[in-house]
Amino acid sequence: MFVTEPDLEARSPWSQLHTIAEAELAPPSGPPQQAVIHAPGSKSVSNRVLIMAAMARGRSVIGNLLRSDDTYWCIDALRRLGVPVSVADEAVTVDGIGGHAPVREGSLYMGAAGTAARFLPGLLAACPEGRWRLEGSASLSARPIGPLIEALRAAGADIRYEGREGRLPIVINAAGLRGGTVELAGDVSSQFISGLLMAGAYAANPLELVVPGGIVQHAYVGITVDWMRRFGAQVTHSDMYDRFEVIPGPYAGHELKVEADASTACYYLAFAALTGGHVHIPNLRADTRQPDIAFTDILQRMGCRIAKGPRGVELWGPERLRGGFTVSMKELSDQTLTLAAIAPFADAPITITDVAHIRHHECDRIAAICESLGQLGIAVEEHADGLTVFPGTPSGGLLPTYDDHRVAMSLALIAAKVPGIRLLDPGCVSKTCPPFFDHMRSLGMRVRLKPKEGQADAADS
Ligand SMILES: O=C(O)C1=C[C@@H](OP(=O)(O)O)[C@@H](O)[C@H](O)C1
Ligand SMILES: C=C(OP(=O)(O)O)C(=O)O
Repeated sequence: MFVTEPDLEARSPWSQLHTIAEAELAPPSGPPQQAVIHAPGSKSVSNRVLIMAAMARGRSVIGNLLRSDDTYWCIDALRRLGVPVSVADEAVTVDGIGGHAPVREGSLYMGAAGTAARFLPGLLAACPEGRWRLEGSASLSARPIGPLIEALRAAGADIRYEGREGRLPIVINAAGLRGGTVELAGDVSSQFISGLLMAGAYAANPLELVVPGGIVQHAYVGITVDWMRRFGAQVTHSDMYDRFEVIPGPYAGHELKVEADASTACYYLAFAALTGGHVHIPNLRADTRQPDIAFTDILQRMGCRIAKGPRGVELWGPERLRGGFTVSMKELSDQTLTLAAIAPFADAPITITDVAHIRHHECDRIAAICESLGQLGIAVEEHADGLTVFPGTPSGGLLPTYDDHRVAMSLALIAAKVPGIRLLDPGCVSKTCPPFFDHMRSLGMRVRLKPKEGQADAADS
């Protein structure tokens, strides 16, 4: 078994479970009936708008920003660059620096946030002067960044690796970005494409980006383009997302509201799907660009009834989930683990394909979910690009969470049906959803958070 030691330095002051060693979970006494949950703000939108607002001219006022480790470290890095960011209950205010970072030297810590680590290098390289070191958590430092750095170098950036080639930490010597025609593959991470595009607005010349061979989770690039346009950028792309052009021009600060996080909402929907209950997420936009909204189509295929519209998204779970299909999760791969965790409860095997890239996420997610399900006695076949999960009744067990919020949140779902599920280091959920276990409680799950040795006991329910 491979186990990842959690890198606790990446847990921010917005994390809620610093003192917790283990979560002991037990099924609800009955399925949730008309449970209403408001999903937190989208991580993807939050970090994009924070970064564009920071680089913009003028003030941005951001409502419903996600409060989690990923956004905390993004704000922390922006403040270290000299960007005034003030966080109040109702909104976050960012006074944009117009592409010139006031603090010209320093070390910026990204926590475990792939978004911040892939979006900031290009924009920093585009500043007229400055020298910054970018570092991240243990898991982020193991994730690839090489293709992005190569492409930025081709656009004129001076970026060096401090240690291992293709990985953080990096040192950025800013002297402006030239622009021009650049090729960048999107098969490892869509975030590379997003990072290059965002920086294009601050290049000296138009940036033409050619992407051979397709982009994994290409909808996230669509989200980037949408928000660049809302910040006033001129960006165009081909229908196939294989050619992009950005005309230089600064972002303009404005007032905006972050939509609900579709990826987080999927755990609540999956809970209702598993238990045959009913969950309503009023603030989840059915027409969101976030690709994980398509998880509702998979749940529908598994026998759930879904209502989508101006009232948000509602789901009614069936008596028994249906399996017996193969599904490509390339476009919504953050939900691979959610589907794998509910798959044992379906009436036939489920095969997930096209997600080799998630071996480079917070952990090797394919290996982690196969190990975890195997530990609970579920038959699984691991493939290079996915897995097959066979129907079965999971046992209870003490499971590692691999310092990966999605491993923890997905495995927690199994406890909606099975007693005796215990998760080590449940605090890793704070990367994107610090109140996750409160949400599970509100759906009826019984949650006991066991403190680390020497810490006071936490509340049970
Ligand atoms: O741009 C974004 O906001 C994201 C892109 C995706 O990453 P990859 O394209 O690296 O798979 C996704 O998994 C991540 O949660 C958020
Ligand atoms: C892959 C993920 O995160 P990141 O933004 O760090 O890439 C994720 O949230 O599942």
